[in-house]
Amino acid sequence: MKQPAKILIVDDDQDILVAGKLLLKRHYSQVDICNRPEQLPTLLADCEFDLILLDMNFGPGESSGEQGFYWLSQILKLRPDSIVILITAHGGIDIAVEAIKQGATDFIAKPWHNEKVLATISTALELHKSRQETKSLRAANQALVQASTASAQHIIGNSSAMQQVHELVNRAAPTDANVLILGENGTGKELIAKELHLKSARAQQVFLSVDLGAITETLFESELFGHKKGAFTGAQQDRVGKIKAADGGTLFLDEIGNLPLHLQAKLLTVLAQRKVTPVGANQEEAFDVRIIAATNVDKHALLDEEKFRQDLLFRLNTVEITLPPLRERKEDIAAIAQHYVDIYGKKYQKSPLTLADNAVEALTHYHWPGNVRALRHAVERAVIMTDNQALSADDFQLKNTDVSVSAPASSSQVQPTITAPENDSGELNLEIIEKQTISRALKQHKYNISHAAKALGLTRAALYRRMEKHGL
Ligand SMILES: Nc1ncnc2c1ncn2[C@@H]1O[C@H](COP(=O)(O)OP(=O)(O)OP(=O)(O)O)[C@@H](O)[C@H]1O
Repeated sequence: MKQPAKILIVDDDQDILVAGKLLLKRHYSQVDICNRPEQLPTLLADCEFDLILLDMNFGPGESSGEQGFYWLSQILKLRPDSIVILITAHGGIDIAVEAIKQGATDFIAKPWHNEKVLATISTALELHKSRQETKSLRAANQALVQASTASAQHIIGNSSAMQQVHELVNRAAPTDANVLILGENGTGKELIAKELHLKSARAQQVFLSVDLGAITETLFESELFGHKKGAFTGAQQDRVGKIKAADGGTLFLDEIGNLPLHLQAKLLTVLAQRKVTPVGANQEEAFDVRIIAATNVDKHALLDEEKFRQDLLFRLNTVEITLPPLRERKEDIAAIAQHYVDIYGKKYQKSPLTLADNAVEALTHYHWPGNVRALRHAVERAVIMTDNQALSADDFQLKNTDVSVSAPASSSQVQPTITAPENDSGELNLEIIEKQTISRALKQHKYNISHAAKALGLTRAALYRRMEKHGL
């Protein structure tokens, strides 16, 4: 079967043109010929050739290659991505080497051997294809970077704790130092990681995140380091790992504290050497990536060398930022709640909504085990359900309760009533049972999402989706 490729042969020797066309027509879909290089600008304007075979000398007795250099430069000026293979006279190797320095891809010496010509063209076309792919990937990447910069979320809260966080972010962001962000689930670790990226010199490059809590051990290497086609069963094509995909930008390693020790060792080696070898490859690839890591595991556990490699910790925590739980920055709650009231009010097309004093009080006194994420969901639910202009405490369906979570409970703490009952009520409705089970898992694991998700046999993303669905 013929390969879809447009090839142009430029030579003043009619025999070469005819022989070349005859040979290449059998293998490629379009082969055009031209015996006068002056026609090149018109031809290039009309057609985007995948490959051009260009003679170095035009006219009898010519051997300096001067015209070849001239037309090579014209082609590259008009179409900078062109793949040009030069046709040189036997013995014109020095000229060909010089032409490659000036942008030609390869050369073929006359008289040519058909197999050699076909092999050279096939390799050059592969190169062309991968250049085109790189170009469109780069364009897609740029569009992604612009879209994510435009949709950057605001970090709300001016408590003294958050002011210290901002101070650290502003100092660390431009330095390219690795940063470790600590904090309970939902405190805004990913938000801070993105802020560090956006305030760094890498802001115009990609920000990628990988959830190490959700990744299976077998997928770890393939996800981070990439793999080659055929490296293992199911590897049907080459895959670029996240580390290489983030080249030039920032890689956010979420839930680093959940990584088993032997995978920590693999990650450390790659980060220390700044080189990665995709599974099934035999060559290392260098990368330039800023690493920001985060975990909800507390500092004491990270300092336990039986659970976490201290040399990896040392590499990750050049700068350490700790995000306080929301209950320790209660003064931020009203502002964050109002921020999401505005956002969801617009989203659900409500007339401008406010928070009544009793709502602010109830929200402020709640201990928020799910932190800002839970507050955000509570606001969204209230906005959807309310008919009021000013959201009241009732709209949040809050009631006083004692809650057994990591935070010390007090009598003024409140919890949304829709939280599932602790006991199995003999309920047979699947939706309700799902909600009860999730609720119980969350409490059992003290709102550690990774652990609760693992216990439920779900990914973290799937658990978050269900928590949102049930308003948990
Ligand atoms: N200060 C803040 N202002 C506004 N929104 C915030 C703030 N902090 C967190 N959020 C919101 O709360 C949600 C959770 O934030 P994020 O995912 O950054 O938390 P996290 O600590 O990385 O969570 P996890 O540990 O579960 O991965 C997001 O929707 C985020 O936009």
